[in-house]
Formats: sequence, C-alpha cells, structure tokens
Amino acid sequence: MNILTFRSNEELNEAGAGIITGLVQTNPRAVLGLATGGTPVGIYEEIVKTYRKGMVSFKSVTTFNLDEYVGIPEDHPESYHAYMNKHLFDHVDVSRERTHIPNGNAPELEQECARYNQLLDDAKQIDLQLLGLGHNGHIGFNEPDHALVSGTHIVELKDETRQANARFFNSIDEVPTHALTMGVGTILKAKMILLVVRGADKAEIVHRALKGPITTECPASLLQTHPHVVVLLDTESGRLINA
Ligand SMILES: O=P(O)(O)OC[C@H]1O[C@](O)(CO)[C@@H](O)[C@@H]1O
Repeated sequence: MNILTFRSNEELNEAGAGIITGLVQTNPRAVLGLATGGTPVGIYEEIVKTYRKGMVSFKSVTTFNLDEYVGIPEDHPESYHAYMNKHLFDHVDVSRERTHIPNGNAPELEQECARYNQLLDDAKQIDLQLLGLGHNGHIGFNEPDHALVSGTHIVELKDETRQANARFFNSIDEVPTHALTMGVGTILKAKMILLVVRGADKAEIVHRALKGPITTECPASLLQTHPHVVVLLDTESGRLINA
C-alpha cells in the first residue's frame, strides 16, 4: 500500500487527477470505477481542466459508479446520476453508453443488481477504482456488518451515514434510507484502488482502516488485502497514520 499525504487540497487533487488521466492516456480503453460524495469533487475538477487542455480523451473509456440511492429520481440534484453529470460527464467526451450507474428506481431492485453485476462481469476487470471513505469505514455503500456481500446489492444505510449525507439535502428526512452498491468483492477485484480521504474527522477511521485489524466491521480494512492500493490523504486525515 502506497500512502501519500498532501499539505494542500490542490496538490491532492492534482495527484489524484494525474493518476486517473495518466492511466487513460496510456490505456484509452480503460475501465474506471468512479465514486461520489464530497471527497472526489476537486479531483473531477482537475480532470476536467486536463481534458480542456486537450491532454486526455475519455471517448473510449468505460465507467462504473459504485452506488446510487434508492427512490430518488435520476434528475434529483442529489442523485449520483446528477452528481456525475454535474462534476464529470457533462464536461468531457465520455460516451454515455459506456457510463454505468446502478438504477435506484428500477421496479425490481434485485434484478437491477443482477443486471449491474452482469455488466461488470462483461467488462472483466475495473482498471482503477476510485474510493472515498465513510466515517464508519464504509466503501461505496458497504456498511460495517458481521458479513459483507461480494456483488452489487441493496443496502439499508446506517443512521450515521444518513446523518453524514444530510448536509447535501434539506433535512435528514429527505436522505434516502436505502441504496444500491457495488459489493466489496467487485471493489477488491479492481486492478488498482485509489482511496482518497480528507479532513480531521476522518483521521481515526483512516488509522483503523489502514493499520487496524482486517474486519467486516470496518469494510475499508479489507483494502489491506489488495496488492495495489494508493492512498491520498491530506495532513488532517493522515494525522494518526503519520504520527
Ligand atoms: O466524500 P464524503 O462525502 O465524505 O463521503 C465518503 C463516502 O461516503 C459516500 O458518500 C457514501 O456515503 C461515498 O460515496 C463516499 O465515498
């Protein structure tokens, strides 16, 4: 595991964007696993800047997002479909047929999970999976539990996750109770994982995830078993790791 700590957000964003655009420059048909949440926004901004300079093209790239809320429309401003359009897809030349996000409004959610798993199987392997980290150690929406699910599945969000994400909604009551998420098995199958974490409030979970016991009670701790993980931290989130 390669853990890099950055003094400024700009440097962290440039490093994250550089890894992703560098991969696409060398492999224009790369399969990218993408994340949402507050953490990757600055990285997407840097990617768009690189694209606008004509230094990278996404036209042959395939993307798979980690997760989507259940029960809010795709055009709801806080859906992960809307997020990806706003922060990346509307600004680069990615082909929409090759972008994939689970459909949280599918009439049969189990069938939707099976469909998403099939698409992932057809793509064979994600070349780079971008991840943020939840305060309770979740990756994607894989919440701490006594057991974890390998493939895409429906998950009931923990109260702490709904509270953390309430900042994006008018009130906690509007935060969906369920989501569809790629499973930990699929995440760990990626060739490379790029975990990005920011903020003093994540210092403890970063330490637990990267240095603590490997346990399903902290899903991110399973990343310790992966052969190629790069972790980008700011000084605050890396405080305990670097102590
Ligand atoms: O980047 P944030 O907003 O702190 O969220 C951390 C993680 O939580 C999620 O938003 C899900 O709650 C993930 O998508 C993200 O990786």
